[in-house]
Amino acid sequence: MNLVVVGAAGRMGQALIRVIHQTEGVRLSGAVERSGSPFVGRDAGELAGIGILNVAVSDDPLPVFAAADGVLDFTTPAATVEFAGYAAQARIAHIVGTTGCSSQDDDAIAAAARHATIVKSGNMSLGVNLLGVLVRQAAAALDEAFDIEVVEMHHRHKVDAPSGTALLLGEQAAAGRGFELADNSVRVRDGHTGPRPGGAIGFATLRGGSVVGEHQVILAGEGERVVLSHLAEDRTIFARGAVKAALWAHGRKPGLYSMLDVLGLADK
Ligand SMILES: NC(=O)C1=CN([C@@H]2O[C@H](COP(=O)(O)OP(=O)(O)OC[C@H]3O[C@@H](n4cnc5c(N)ncnc54)[C@H](OP(=O)(O)O)[C@@H]3O)[C@@H](O)[C@H]2O)C=CC1
Ligand SMILES: O=C(O)C1=N[C@H](C(=O)O)C[C@H](O)C1
Repeated sequence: MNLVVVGAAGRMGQALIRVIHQTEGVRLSGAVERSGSPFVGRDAGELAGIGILNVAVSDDPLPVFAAADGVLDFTTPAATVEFAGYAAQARIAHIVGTTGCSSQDDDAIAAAARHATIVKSGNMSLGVNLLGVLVRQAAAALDEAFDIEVVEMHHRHKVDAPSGTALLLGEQAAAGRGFELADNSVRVRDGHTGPRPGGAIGFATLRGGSVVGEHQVILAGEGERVVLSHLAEDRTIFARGAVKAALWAHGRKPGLYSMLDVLGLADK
């Protein structure tokens, strides 16, 4: 399967190039960065620290997509919406790891999924997706006497909050409790907040240093707490999940899928 990495010079872009190079059944056929990037024209393998692959970074996505079977996209919401249109035009699989998308961005991605097979997830790792299933089960098993809080920490460069993973875990907790996350969540607290609203799912965000990604879901009751957590030690876990998603999506009918579909965890 021929894969394109967009945002090829980024933290995830480089991890993806390395994992594609090590994985049977896939090859890097193209690499894309934005116009004006100092990495345009450079060799993608060299950027990723694995030596020359003879794939030059391009700033012209359309011809690169036309020669590929799938695109791996960990960029920005605006870039992802643009790439979703191109992937749909080229009828290739689009694997989206980008977080921080607005509801309008998500609508545009869903529209593109009428023509392209899109897998989108706030976290592509096996561990976090399994954690999501466990969170849903715990939230369903413990009633509203247990308050649910999601705590996350990431490196100092991260630009969106709460993280895509925190929102994914919050959505699983809300599903376990039988409501929509948007209807009952507290994303920020500051000043005189008053007591905690009953049943809400709360979020807390920490940023600093080089932390790859850490998440805790705390179910806090009277006199006891259940704490479910995931620690990402290396970006390879996300890249491996994205390549797995591309292989799964190849030849599948157009639609918007999640990593739970890829991993067979959707009905667990
Ligand atoms: N779902 C998951 O499992 C994971 C998701 N992520 C998410 O992936 C995204 C990227 O993270 P990370 O790699 O750390 O970020 P980086 O900033 O390191 O990488 C993003 C790359 O995309 C490039 N880019 C931006 N706009 C365009 C464009 N229009 N065309 C081509 N390239 C573009 C950037 O270039 P420039 O710097 O020049 O703007 C940069 O090289 C974030 O949203 C993050 O939250 C991260 C890890 C795992
Ligand atoms: O920006 C990151 O680095 C990460 N982003 C994703 C998120 O927003 O949850 C996934 C992972 O935690 C790393």
